[in-house]
Amino acid sequence: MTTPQTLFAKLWSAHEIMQRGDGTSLLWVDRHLVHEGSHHAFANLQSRGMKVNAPNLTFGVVDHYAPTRTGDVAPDIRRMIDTLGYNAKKNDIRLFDLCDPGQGIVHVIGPEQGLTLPGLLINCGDSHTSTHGAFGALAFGVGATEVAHILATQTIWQRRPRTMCIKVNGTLGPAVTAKDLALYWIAKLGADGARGHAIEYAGTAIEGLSMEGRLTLCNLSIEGGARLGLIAPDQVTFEYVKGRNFAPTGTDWDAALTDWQALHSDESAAFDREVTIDACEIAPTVTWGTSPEDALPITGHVPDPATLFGAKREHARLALEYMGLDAGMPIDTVKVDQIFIGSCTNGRIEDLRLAAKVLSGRKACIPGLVSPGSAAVKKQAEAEGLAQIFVGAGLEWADAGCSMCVGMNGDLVAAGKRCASSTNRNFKGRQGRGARTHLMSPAMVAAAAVTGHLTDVRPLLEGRL
Ligand SMILES: CC(C)[C@H](C(=O)O)[C@@H](O)C(=O)O
Ligand code: SF4
Repeated sequence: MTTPQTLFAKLWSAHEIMQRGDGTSLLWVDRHLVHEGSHHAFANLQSRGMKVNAPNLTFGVVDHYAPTRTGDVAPDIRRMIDTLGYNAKKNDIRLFDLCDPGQGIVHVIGPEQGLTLPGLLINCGDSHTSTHGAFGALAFGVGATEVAHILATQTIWQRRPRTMCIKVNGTLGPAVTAKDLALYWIAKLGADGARGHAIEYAGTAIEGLSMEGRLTLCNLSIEGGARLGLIAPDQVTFEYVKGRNFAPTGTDWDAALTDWQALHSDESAAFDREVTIDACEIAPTVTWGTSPEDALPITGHVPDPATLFGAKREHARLALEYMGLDAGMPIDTVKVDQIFIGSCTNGRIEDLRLAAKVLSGRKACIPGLVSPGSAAVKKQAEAEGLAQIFVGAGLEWADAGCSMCVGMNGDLVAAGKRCASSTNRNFKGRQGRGARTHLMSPAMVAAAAVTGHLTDVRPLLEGRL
């Protein structure tokens, strides 16, 4: 009898070309996604007189520096965009440029275009590449040197991560989303709680998630220290993929489907670690500090550093100082200056639908920016009347890109200002020097927009779900 295998093990061995004595393996890369940050790698290649090895498996997209509100950007930002254009052209790479209807954040357009498929190994020089694991793909971020290696060889050397299963039983409560689930487990296990592991998410609560929710969850895997996140593909996955631009068709589709149906962990396959969570324990969650692990239910209180020990105490003290919060205050009394809805974490159509449900017929009492994750999401949101709801509420409706998630395009939060944000990182200065970020679901961001402070969205959504 063969040993039961995890999904991760199946994907790893399907891509392993050889092993080196030091425990690393050479893996075949099925899709290489590149954004503006790839310029060092292209320069490296050019200095060696090399060209991209597999241009048909390499896809470029303008996202981090994409102008999302002004129509144009400063010359140094423009140069980053133009450099990617130059490198893509020179190497015959398909580029989703600013004016392309397929443009958007790399982790939003991969799935949207059908470039992200079950069973593939997907790399990008970006930590949130874990997002694509939602399809049962082996997807992980790589550094600049590795980007150059992949461009040159279409392969990558990797140390095999350990495996971990996060099993989520039950069902999430009303207005409790994949974002809340992710912040919940990261708060529970810590920002390095899954370090060195490949996580597989399983259980009824995961099966109940839409593709959008699964993408949000896998996106945040990295914030819990994991190398990657994975969800076994199922009917929800297959239905999402079918008919997408780059998805297989005809008999190729039938063959792919047969392969994909085998992509799950065998019953009784052993993981190095297993964690079980009960979905009904999870409330809408927000962060109070400067790490995604600094998260608590909206009904909770900001921790008092005096009740913590060692490094945790010092971290909390500094975080509260930076965030301008008092120990012990109820988190829902924290006043917010502005909001941001968007990013590869929560900039998809379903995210916008939920935020619009909260905002419909209401006004935002603070300013805010809504940036759809892709041009296609933008178009769809406008067709569905969601954009009109955002604008009607007094928010700014922007173009697609990373935007205020990281502010590389100039969309920044001013020093000392507090932003309720649907993004994935609340590090010091993440949205701008001195800016204060609170992470939460898009529904919770919308609730903060309506009241001007961190707010439990559940009463606002009553009768609207
Ligand atoms: C700029 C980029 C390389 C970076 C990443 O690796 O994730 C960014 O996308 C982020 O979210 O911080
Ligand atoms: S949206 Fe934010 S987290 Fe996602 S790739 Fe862009 S900068 Fe990184």
